[in-house]
Amino acid sequence: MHIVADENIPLLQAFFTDQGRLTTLPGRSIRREHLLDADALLVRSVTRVDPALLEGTPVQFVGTCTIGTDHLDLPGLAEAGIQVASAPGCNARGVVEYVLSCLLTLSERTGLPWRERRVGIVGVGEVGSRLAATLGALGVECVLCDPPRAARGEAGFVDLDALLTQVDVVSCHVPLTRNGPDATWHLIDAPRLMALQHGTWLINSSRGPVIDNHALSVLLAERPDVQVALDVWELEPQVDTALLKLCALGTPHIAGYSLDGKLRGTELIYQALCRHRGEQPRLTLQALAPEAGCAQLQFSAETPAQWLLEKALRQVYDVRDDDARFRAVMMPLAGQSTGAAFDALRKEYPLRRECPQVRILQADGEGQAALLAAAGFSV
Ligand SMILES: NC(=O)C1=CN([C@@H]2O[C@H](COP(=O)(O)OP(=O)(O)OC[C@H]3O[C@@H](n4cnc5c(N)ncnc54)[C@H](O)[C@@H]3O)[C@@H](O)[C@H]2O)C=CC1
Ligand SMILES: O=C(O)C(=O)[C@H](O)COP(=O)(O)O
Repeated sequence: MHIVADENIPLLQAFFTDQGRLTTLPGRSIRREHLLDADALLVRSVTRVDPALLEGTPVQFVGTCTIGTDHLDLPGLAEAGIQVASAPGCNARGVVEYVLSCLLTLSERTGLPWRERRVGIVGVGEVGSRLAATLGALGVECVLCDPPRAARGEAGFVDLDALLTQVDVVSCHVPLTRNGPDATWHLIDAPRLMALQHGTWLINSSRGPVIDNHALSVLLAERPDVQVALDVWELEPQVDTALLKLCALGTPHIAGYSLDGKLRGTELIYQALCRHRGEQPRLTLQALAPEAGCAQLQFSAETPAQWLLEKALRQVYDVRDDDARFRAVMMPLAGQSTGAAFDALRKEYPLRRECPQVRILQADGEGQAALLAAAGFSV
């Protein structure tokens, strides 16, 4: 078997060399001529895969080690008889930690306690439901919007326009879709941006075009009260640096970039390829993943639980570091292409582990262990 894969998929060799010959390429450079004798194609989000890419090749299996599938022409690939697999939920925990870090940072900057903000979650699937569960466990009130789930008869959802009038924070977790009654392209458009409450925090870690970026620039020029955190950009890897300047936080599509999330993505696609070949998966991530460390936090039984929680969350992931690195690289490129620099920031992303992988030693003060556990730490 010949497997062509994006070179940015971690543990490629460990998981796939036993399956056959492996060719690795930069994801944006994968072309039809690379696939002329390939049986399987493994990608991440930057490779557009459609029947034209695979035409006249023996590729029968396409796996994306990501949650999102908007870079795949799913109907076209199904019609061409190609088996497609994605990695649902693989990096959802990383995105939750990104949102928590945004909340902490915006709270610090505005002086408004983040646990007292009412959070609107738009899209309540793998990411949105984990975010709602974590925030709920931390005592944060959430309002949920998910019309496809509501249409299936599930209770507990409001429509988007109602949500915008009820919340202090809007966090988007929808897939990017262009057709159908629930299409999410420009879901947050100019009228909805205008409808945001005074002082709203708007966080987008789904896909760039879910928010009309031009309308967002117009809004932010007039409404400095609105605090925006963008991890994803409408014309990615091109970044509108004028918009970045107006954002409270900006990052290069790394919300889900925990090592654990990426490795789970690789494992899920390894398992899917084994199933495609009628084989039993032999390898497990547990055996292959590097050891995670213990957070070394100095504190006593008298340390306030909230202070400890914020310190622990910051130690695991601090969006301020990613924001600073992103601005330092992007702002000097105003008016020029940002594509290569955007991709380089992502390729060279620092090691990041998730809360559940990081054990907090000694948490025995009043309420400390309970609050840390609610956020997802092992104590
Ligand atoms: N920035 C990053 O690093 C990452 C971004 N993502 C993005 O986040 C998206 C969501 O991820 P998951 O929660 O895992 O996906 P999911 O498919 O599990 O959940 C998406 C939810 O959105 C709902 N939905 C669809 N259309 C909607 C609409 N118009 N309004 C409100 N809700 C709607 C669906 O019913 C579903 O419950 C992915 O599709 C991907 O594009 C995912 C992982 C990392
Ligand atoms: O899983 C998803 O969906 C994501 O957005 C990933 O974080 C995208 O990562 P890359 O595939 O662009 O490395």
